[in-house]
Amino acid sequence: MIGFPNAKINIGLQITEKRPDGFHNLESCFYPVPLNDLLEIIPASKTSFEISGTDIPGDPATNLCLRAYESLKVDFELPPVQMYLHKLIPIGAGLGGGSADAAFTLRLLNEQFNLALSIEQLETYARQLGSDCAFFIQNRPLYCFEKGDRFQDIDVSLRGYTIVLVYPNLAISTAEAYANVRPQKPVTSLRTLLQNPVGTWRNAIRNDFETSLFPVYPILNTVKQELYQAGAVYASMSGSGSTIYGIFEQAVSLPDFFHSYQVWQKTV
Ligand SMILES: C[C@](O)(CO)[C@H](O)COP(=O)(O)OP(=O)(O)OC[C@H]1O[C@@H](n2ccc(N)nc2=O)[C@H](O)[C@@H]1O
Ligand SMILES: Nc1ncnc2c1ncn2[C@@H]1O[C@H](COP(=O)(O)OP(=O)(O)OP(=O)(O)O)[C@@H](O)[C@H]1O
Repeated sequence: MIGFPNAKINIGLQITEKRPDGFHNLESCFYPVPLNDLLEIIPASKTSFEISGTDIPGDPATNLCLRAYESLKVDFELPPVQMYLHKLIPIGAGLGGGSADAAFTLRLLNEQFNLALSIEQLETYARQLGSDCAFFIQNRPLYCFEKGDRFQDIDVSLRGYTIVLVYPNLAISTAEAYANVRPQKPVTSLRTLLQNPVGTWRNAIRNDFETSLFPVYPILNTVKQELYQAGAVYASMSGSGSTIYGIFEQAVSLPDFFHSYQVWQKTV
C-alpha cells in the first residue's frame, strides 16, 4: 500500500503556558499543504526499512515510521513489513514531515491489516509519537490546543490562494525553539482572529516563535519581508521554523533573492 504523507503549515501559533510535564500549551491552526513524501508498506517475510531522497539525521532504526509500526505491534499481531520512504519534505523545517510519516504509517497499517481503528484510537497512538503527529490522522484544517494535539473544527479555507514555502537552508530543533520561548496568555484567542478575512491577518496573527528565533537567525525575518515585498497577503514562520511561508492571491514569479533557497509553490 502506498501513501503520500504531506506537510503542514501553522497559521498563527500562540504559546500560552508551560505545563507541569515540561511541554507547552498552545493554540494554532494546522493547515495541510500538498508537499509530499512517498511511503510504501507491504507485508514481507522480514521487517525492513529503506529510505531515499533527503538525508534524515539519526539512526534509521529510530525513524518515526518504524516507531509507529512498533507502537501498533504492541497491541496487534502484525506480520513483518517492508517499508520504503522517499523523503522530500525538508527536515527541521516546521513542516511536520516526520510526524506526517508516522501518522501515515499508522493509517496505512490500519487499512492494510483491517485493524478497524477509529480516528480517536489512531490519534491516541499518534500522540505518543509526537505532538504534531495526531493532526495528520484527520489531516484537514483544524484549530488545535493543549500540546497541539487536541482539535476543534474551524472555518478557515485558503482555496484559490497560492502558498509559497521557503526553506532557508537551515534546520531548527523544535526542543531548542521551545526552550527559548516566553509563554504568554493572549489578549484575543487565535480562534477569534482566524474568523476575520486573510487580508486582516498580517497585523493580527503571530507565531510566537518568531520573537525568539528572528534575532538569532535574521535571515528568517528577511525572507518574511521579501515575501511581503513580492505581494504576499500574509507571511509567517511555520511551527518552530525554519520554513517561512507566504500566502498570495495568485501564482507568483519570485525575484532573484529566493533563488538561493529551496522554494515550493502551489495554488491550493
Ligand atoms: C512547533 C509545532 O510543530 C507546532 O505545530 C509542534 O508544537 C512541535 O511538535 P513536534 O515536533 O511533534 O514535537 P514533539 O516531538 O512532541 O516534541 C519535541 C520537543 O518540543 C517541546 N514541545 C513540543 C510540543 C509542545 N506542545 N510543547 C513543547 O514544549 C518539548 O521540549 C519536546 O521534547
Ligand atoms: N520520517 C522522518 N522524517 C523526518 N525526520 C524524522 C523522521 N523520523 C525521525 N525523524 C527525526 O525527527 C527530526 C525532525 O522531524 P520533523 O521533520 O518532523 O521536524 P520539523 O521539520 O522540525 O517539524 P515540526 O517542528 O513541525 O514537527 C529529525 O531530526 C529526525 O532525526
